[in-house]
Amino acid sequence: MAEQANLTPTLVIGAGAWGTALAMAMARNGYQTWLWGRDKQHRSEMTSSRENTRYLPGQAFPEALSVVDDLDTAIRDCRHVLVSVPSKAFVESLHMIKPRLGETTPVSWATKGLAPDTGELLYDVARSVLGESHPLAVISGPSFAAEVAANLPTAFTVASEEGHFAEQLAGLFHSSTLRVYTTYDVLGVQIGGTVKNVLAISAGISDGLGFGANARAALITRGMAEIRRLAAALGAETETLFGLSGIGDLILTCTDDQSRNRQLGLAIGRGLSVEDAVQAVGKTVEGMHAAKEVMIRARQAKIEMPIVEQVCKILFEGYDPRESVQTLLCREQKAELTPPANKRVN
Ligand SMILES: NC(=O)C1=CN([C@@H]2O[C@H](COP(=O)(O)OP(=O)(O)OC[C@H]3O[C@@H](n4cnc5c(N)ncnc54)[C@H](O)[C@@H]3O)[C@@H](O)[C@H]2O)C=CC1
Ligand SMILES: O=C(CO)COP(=O)(O)O
Repeated sequence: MAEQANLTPTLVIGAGAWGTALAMAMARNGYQTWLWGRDKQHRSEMTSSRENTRYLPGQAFPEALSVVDDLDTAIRDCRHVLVSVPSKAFVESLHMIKPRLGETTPVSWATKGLAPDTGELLYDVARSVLGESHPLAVISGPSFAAEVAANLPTAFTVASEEGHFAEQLAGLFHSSTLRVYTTYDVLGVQIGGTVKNVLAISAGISDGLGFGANARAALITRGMAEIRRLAAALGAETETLFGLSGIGDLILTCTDDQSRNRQLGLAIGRGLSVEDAVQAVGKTVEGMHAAKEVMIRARQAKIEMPIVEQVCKILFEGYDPRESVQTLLCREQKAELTPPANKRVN
């Protein structure tokens, strides 16, 4: 794909911050890229100003990036579709592209989250909606859109069960500032990218309450243990969780105020009601949706995820954030590592 992709465009669906930044990254590498967003007025603003002033102000579009209006023709004529919409719009986006998609056109997405209500992995959703003939891939990792748009050094992961497609897709982005790794572990990459958003809310709440750096580090570390438990129960590779899409993205979103999930937590920790905090952030907060779905998966897998559980209680059951975080940090004494039988000391 990479050899011809500079002639046959990739179509990016979703002209929010991340879709636009990814489209800019490919176009900067000289690959023809089409960007489509659902709002006609927004498309016309982007076409005339040559930037996405709503989501990434001040970042001029590279020459190879075009905003397209005719979605039918774009889906039919593109080489590959990259979906970058919030998880709540993922399934409907797949249904929208499906009837117009070439029989074997590859589809990738940069959405982080699970299917609303069912907690299904987006890879499974995409397979069941699109069928077996399309190579599929997930893009994930520690990557704030504004920094990618500004061409600051970044690394992320492309995961696909079709190794050739993973490499081709990575090749569209890879540059002197953007390092793109590939993996086959689509499960691990999706779990890391989903759960870290819920944990970023918890870190934000703790910081908003003024609980300090020790508490934040404890939440990140114990949060990582929760990600590992879920990943292991679902059959992901543990090593993936120690890579960019696991610990990498967890650190990024739990510690930097650019994270919208962390921003939501901070606002709640500082005393806003959940409703007011959502209003104050005013942007896509995937962890808010993912929290419930992650708990569905945890219960099905019969594993404990106490941090995610407390986040759910704060977000949806009116629990007091201070008490919830204190409950977490003052849980009963337990071993961090249980010794194997031959090392057991009594
Ligand atoms: N912003 C970032 O730094 C990163 C975001 N992501 C993920 O990318 C996904 C998209 O996030 P952002 O671009 O940041 O969100 P955003 O809030 O900046 O933009 C979302 C875009 O999706 C569009 N949209 C919403 N519903 C739609 C629908 N039904 N059909 C078509 N378009 C629809 C909106 O109009 C908007 O243009 C999320 O899952 C997020 O977790 C992943 C990595 C980095
Ligand atoms: O996923 C992200 C960076 O990797 C973006 O995080 P937020 O959605 O919390 O802003």
